[in-house]
Amino acid sequence: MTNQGPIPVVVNGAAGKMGREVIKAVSEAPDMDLVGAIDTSPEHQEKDAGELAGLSEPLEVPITNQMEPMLAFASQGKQQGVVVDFTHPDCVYDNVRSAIAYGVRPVVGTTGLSPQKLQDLADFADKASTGCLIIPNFSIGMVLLQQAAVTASKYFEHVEIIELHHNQKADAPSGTAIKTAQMLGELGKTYNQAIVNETEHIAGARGSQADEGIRIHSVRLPGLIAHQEVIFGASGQIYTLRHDTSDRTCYMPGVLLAIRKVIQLKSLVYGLEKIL
Ligand SMILES: NC(=O)C1=CN([C@@H]2O[C@H](COP(=O)(O)OP(=O)(O)OC[C@H]3O[C@@H](n4cnc5c(N)ncnc54)[C@H](OP(=O)(O)O)[C@@H]3O)[C@@H](O)[C@H]2O)C=CC1
Ligand SMILES: O=C(O)C1=N[C@H](C(=O)O)C[C@H](O)C1
Repeated sequence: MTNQGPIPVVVNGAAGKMGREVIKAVSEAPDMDLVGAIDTSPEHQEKDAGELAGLSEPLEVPITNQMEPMLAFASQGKQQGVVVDFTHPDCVYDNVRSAIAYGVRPVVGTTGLSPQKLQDLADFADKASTGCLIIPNFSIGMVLLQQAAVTASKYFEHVEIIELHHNQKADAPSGTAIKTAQMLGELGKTYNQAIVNETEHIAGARGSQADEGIRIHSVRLPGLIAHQEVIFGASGQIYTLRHDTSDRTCYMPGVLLAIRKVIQLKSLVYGLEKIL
């Protein structure tokens, strides 16, 4: 590929917990240029994205709630523009549609897209021949946990997932837990065949049940960031896989990789493991 200069990057959800980390990471990447910072939060309008992210120098990129002009700007350079989305489950579908319509490549960390909406976006990206990455979890540790879980699923018939997050999280279960259950389901197995008639005396006590028969339990508490356990059980043994995040910087190598990869794609790809 010829060198067409730095990749123009717009961050949507720029004032949020993840958006601020992405601003820092992109501004330090030599092959990327932060060209826009979108956020609807009224108290942050016009603030400098760099200062908001805790950088010592301003980046001269003001926070704006005007998405369409930003997408138009990011689509005009010689190099393809990328928009990184860490916003909210309620707006992510429309955000991705708009980006693709402008020819700007979405890298999406926002969770909460239903399987139907994911499929719609895949069809839309296909028709436009536009790369789009939807990544429920950007940390390498989670990819390794999921791979270990898929290996274990060949040998175990019983498994449940516990995901634990900070209590500002809008969606449950987490996008990561849903993806993990889907990956375990790809062997075509039905897990957790009941051996007794169970009664829930308090609704939800046994968690939610994903299609694959896997129970997902969601914990929300201040003090947590993002954690997941996949617990396999068989006669006389328990096999537990656990991933803990202690800082949101753990997602940044994955985000930067996704920005570099998405401009080479012509369709939608779901999951970090597919681009490693
Ligand atoms: N894939 C991954 O690896 C990870 C994914 N996530 C996901 O990313 C998403 C964001 O997480 P997080 O940063 O913690 O959330 P935050 O609430 O901290 O940040 C979201 C930001 O987006 C803003 N926002 C809301 N709606 C819009 C909109 N329509 N357009 C532009 N900005 C908007 C919010 O403003 P306001 O506060 O005013 O609503 C807020 O500033 C969640 O879905 C979360 O699950 C999180 C971590 C890792
Ligand atoms: O909201 C979060 O914080 C996170 N959300 C993602 C999810 O729903 O899986 C990824 C990670 O767990 C952090």
